[in-house]
Amino acid sequence: MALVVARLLRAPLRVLCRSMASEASEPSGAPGAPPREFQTLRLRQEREHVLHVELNRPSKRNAINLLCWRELVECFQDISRDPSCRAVVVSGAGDAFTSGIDLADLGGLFLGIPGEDVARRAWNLRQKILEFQESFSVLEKCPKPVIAAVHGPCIGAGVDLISACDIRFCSQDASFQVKEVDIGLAADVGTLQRLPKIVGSQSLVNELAFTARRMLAPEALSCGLISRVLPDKATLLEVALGVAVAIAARSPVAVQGTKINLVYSRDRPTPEGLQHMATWNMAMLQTEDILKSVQAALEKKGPEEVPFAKL
Ligand SMILES: CCC/C=C/C=C/C(=O)SCCNC(=O)CCNC(=O)[C@H](O)C(C)(C)COP(=O)(O)OP(=O)(O)OC[C@H]1O[C@@H](n2cnc3c(N)ncnc32)[C@H](O)[C@@H]1OP(=O)(O)O
Repeated sequence: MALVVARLLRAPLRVLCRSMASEASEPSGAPGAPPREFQTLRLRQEREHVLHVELNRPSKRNAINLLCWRELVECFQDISRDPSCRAVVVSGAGDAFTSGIDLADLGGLFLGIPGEDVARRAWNLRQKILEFQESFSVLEKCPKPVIAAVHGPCIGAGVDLISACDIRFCSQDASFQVKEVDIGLAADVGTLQRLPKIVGSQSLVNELAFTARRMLAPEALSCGLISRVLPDKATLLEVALGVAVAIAARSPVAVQGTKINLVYSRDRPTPEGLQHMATWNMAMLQTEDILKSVQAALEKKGPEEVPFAKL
């Protein structure tokens, strides 16, 4: 069988070998190249093709202030467009992942809405809420897989944020709180929409959202919010970056197509997802990444030995 595949692939592979040789010498997101700077986020390229985005207001337990809501959008739009980035880890600086929305901003948020009358103020407030939603939806829209590495408290908007990530790991000391009811709000930036699909128990989601009960790491693991619990923050980041490296080593056409279709199919009936998949792959199955990957497999090489072109 291997011989047949090898024969079938021989002709295009000759062409491929030439293009692989030329790509191998291309510059590729070298570790150490300075990523863009933000005030509330710290970006580091700690591994090849992997960006580490750190919520960076440790003295305020990484409370998400107005600037941070905006910077998250800019940051992940940049990442979506950056062909040298193939996977992202999101974590929090200091003692907490995040304490949620910056409470100091709350008053201004809802009181200062312009408009001549209630309808116009409501209209403008709706626009604002949509903008807040985008700060986390942008992580889901980003075709590069995003891994949340949660340590310490992850409160309110923090749960909205991690619900929009593709993979969630935490350390033993992590806790999770859908805290919005405690400040008089129905959570409106993604938790109520995404968490039930992640956790699978509507009863548990309802309980957490109605009571703001603090859920600890073991329960978060057992209910499926988290897929791995690590002993401490250092190990958590090491493991999260390791998984990001494993993702980044694989064909970006395959990985990003997988994310886009997983997200698409999650919210739609299976036949619709399958239609989308067929339309997607009628172009993407023509990628040279398949030939490169098959050749590597036949040569018993891992994907990390294949120089995939940037995407
Ligand atoms: C349309 C938008 C919709 C979005 C809605 C989102 C809603 C939410 O996010 S609801 C959740 C709101 N967050 C909270 O209620 C958490 C409040 N904070 C805490 O419970 C504790 O601070 C925490 C358990 C996170 C950490 O406790 P610790 O003892 O370690 O630290 P503290 O001494 O309490 O805090 C240190 C300094 O950080 C400031 N701070 C903490 N959280 C916030 C916050 N969310 N917003 C603003 N500032 C925060 C705290 O005031 C301290 O500051 P300072 O006194 O200047 O040292």
